[in-house]
Amino acid sequence: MIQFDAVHKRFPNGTTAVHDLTLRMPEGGVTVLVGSSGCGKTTTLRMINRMVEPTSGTIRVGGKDVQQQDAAELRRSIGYVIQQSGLFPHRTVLDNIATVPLLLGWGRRKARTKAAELLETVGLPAETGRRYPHQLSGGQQQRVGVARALAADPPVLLMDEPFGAVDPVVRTQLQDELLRLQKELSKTIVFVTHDIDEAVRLGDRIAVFRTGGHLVQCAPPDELLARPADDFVADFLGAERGLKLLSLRTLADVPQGPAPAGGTWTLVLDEARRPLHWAADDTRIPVRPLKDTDSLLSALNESVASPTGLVARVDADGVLTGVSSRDDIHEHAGQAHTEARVAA
Ligand SMILES: Nc1ncnc2c1ncn2[C@@H]1O[C@H](COP(=O)(O)OP(=O)(O)OP(=O)(O)O)[C@@H](O)[C@H]1O
Repeated sequence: MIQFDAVHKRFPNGTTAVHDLTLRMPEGGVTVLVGSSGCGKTTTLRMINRMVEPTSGTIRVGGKDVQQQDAAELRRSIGYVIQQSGLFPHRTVLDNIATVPLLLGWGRRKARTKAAELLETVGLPAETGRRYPHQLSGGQQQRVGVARALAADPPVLLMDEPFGAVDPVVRTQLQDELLRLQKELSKTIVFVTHDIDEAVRLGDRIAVFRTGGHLVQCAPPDELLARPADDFVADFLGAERGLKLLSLRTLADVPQGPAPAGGTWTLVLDEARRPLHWAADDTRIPVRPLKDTDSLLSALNESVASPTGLVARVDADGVLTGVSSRDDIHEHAGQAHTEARVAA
């Protein structure tokens, strides 16, 4: 666990970047710090590994006061990923990843073996290890940045807008990768972002800051979306707050029935009973079948785009299991909000 107690940071020029921050970041979970530009997210993050020193207050990592530890040693025991990957341009990818293990005295061979393993872990082909950072795409560089941060297997990972500079498609892929990795590794992650959708997707807890370094609310995404503490948080979450909560719920519990027969529209299947499209006379409308693990938001989206209001449901092999109605999906969407409000 990372624990901030009454932490204050005032820079020599008089700017208060963090104001009286008391916050718990649970072990093995992802805590996302969000808020508009200049609200103190990066300063908060950098106080954890002592790249910035607090003016007052205490920060403990795993129960130990960071001020009582050697700063360089502390930094080597905490993974750190930044937006522009921060890779050394004149070192190969493999040597970049091996940086901290080498500093820790692992020896070249062991450090490089670990680096090669990590390349695979972050989804990069082995040959990229011999390249230099400028020979990789932005998304690949970020993957290397994550591999480098993981190299010494630190229990804590600090990530400062790590996916901020890549396009939306690559960004989603990197988020998926991080979620996959986190399932295996259960690191204590502190993740800074401007993007509330990224926060909702990745965070076990989301801490919302406002200018002046004030923490306004820290809660699991469900609770934040269902019960924002005040208008500032509600505004920050945006007009689509209601829909965002649905992105956290799956379709699994929505009832399904048989596909309709004999109406204007027919759900056309292939020979393996996989849905192809809706058809009426000469018109064909694409169908995007959903699995139980897909979100209620995808279901709502599909149900309004479907000419029948019905959503085709499939199993893991893409074979039709039934259809769900727009009304049932809508009802579950409303229930999701009611439950989140009650649970909060
Ligand atoms: N070294 C410094 N000296 C003086 N002021 C600083 C310093 N570093 C940050 N600040 C100020 O402290 C405040 C918080 O900055 P910080 O970088 O923590 O914000 P942030 O929320 O991470 O912003 P962004 O999202 O734009 O990166 C800002 O007003 C910033 O200008």
